[in-house]
Amino acid sequence: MIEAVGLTKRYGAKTAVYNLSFQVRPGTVTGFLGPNGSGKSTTMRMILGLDQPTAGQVTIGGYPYSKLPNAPRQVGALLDAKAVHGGRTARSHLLSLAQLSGIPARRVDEVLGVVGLQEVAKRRSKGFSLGMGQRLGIAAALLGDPQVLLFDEPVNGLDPEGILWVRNLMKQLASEGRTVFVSSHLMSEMALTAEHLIVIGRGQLLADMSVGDFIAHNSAGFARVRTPDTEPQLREKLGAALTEAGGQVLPEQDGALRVTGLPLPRISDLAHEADVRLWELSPHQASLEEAYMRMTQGAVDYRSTVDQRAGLHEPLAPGMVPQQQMPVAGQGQPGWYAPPPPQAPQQPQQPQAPVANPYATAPQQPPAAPPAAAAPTMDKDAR
Ligand SMILES: Nc1ncnc2c1ncn2[C@@H]1O[C@H](COP(=O)(O)OP(=O)(O)OP(=O)(O)O)[C@@H](O)[C@H]1O
Repeated sequence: MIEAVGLTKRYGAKTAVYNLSFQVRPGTVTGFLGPNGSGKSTTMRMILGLDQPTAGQVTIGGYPYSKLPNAPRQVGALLDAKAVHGGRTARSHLLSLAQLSGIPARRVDEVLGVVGLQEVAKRRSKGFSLGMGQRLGIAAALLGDPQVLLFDEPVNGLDPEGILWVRNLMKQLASEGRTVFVSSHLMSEMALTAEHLIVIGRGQLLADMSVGDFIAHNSAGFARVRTPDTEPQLREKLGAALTEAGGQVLPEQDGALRVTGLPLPRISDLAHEADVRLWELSPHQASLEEAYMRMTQGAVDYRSTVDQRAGLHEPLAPGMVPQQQMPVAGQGQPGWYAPPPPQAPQQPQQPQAPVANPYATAPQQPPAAPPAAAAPTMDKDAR
């Protein structure tokens, strides 16, 4: 299990992660979501000991990464698939990682087979496509047959077949009882892959719940009702009856009505009473993407001057409460989305003083040695 308690990271005046507490449990795929710059990579780097927290702690099985016995055999990670020596072949890259961690050479051939790169094992990785590079990064993560796996955007650059393969691989790894923590921007993909979600915005926790709960908490169910296209007056008549009965009615682009606030049987009865025939009456739930957009709309740092979401995003349905403005790091989190406090770690590490002012400049701590099985990465600023 991965456990973060009060995790905070500042880069000079910039607070990248603030007071983040969550647990990632074994046996399920946990998705890690957040807009660009929300602190996902920073959090993953702290989990792997590549960055030191300014405050708080994060442990794997009760230990910080740097104190984890035989870490490369316990934890595997894909952080940046491009961080590979391009002059080396796929096999020699993996072989060098294996040798550093005392992993037998035969495991290299095994993982090359698992990720489907056996045919190109002797080719230099600088000629690899984006998808091949991702597969090589995933092979490196699997090398030590670890119980804990972290993947930062693993489907980046993969074609549909590759995406399906990654999805099945993640699920397979979780079904073997491993802890699988995976970040992605592809909501539709996350909905199919993850069972549990941790969502952050501007470095703070927004949600820690199952995918189903996340959608239910951040979207309202609605009914779609369609009357015969040939008789527009029936649509008007039904709309009036539903509104009078307390429903909220919005027209949809295809001529249907989106109704909230009334259960389906009641809508059916009202239509019957109004003598209106129905061509459609169906229940709907917002997608993960819709729920995510709704939750994070106040936490987006980077947005086009021509905000594309204005076109993509439907207006807030009547009766729905608008998302509160995202808090600023260090100025408290509204209680409605606060997760239950995490349990005390099995082996508490040296507690660090809480950060009084997250915007105060703190001295940069020296980075810890990178994990051998994880693809080596550089600070984003250095890329
Ligand atoms: N080494 C660094 N020095 C200074 N600021 C940094 C450094 N690394 C990250 N940051 C800043 O911290 C914030 C969080 O960055 P991070 O890369 O963790 O976000 P992210 O959620 O992974 O973003 P993306 O989805 O775009 O990859 C950003 O504002 C980023 O500019």
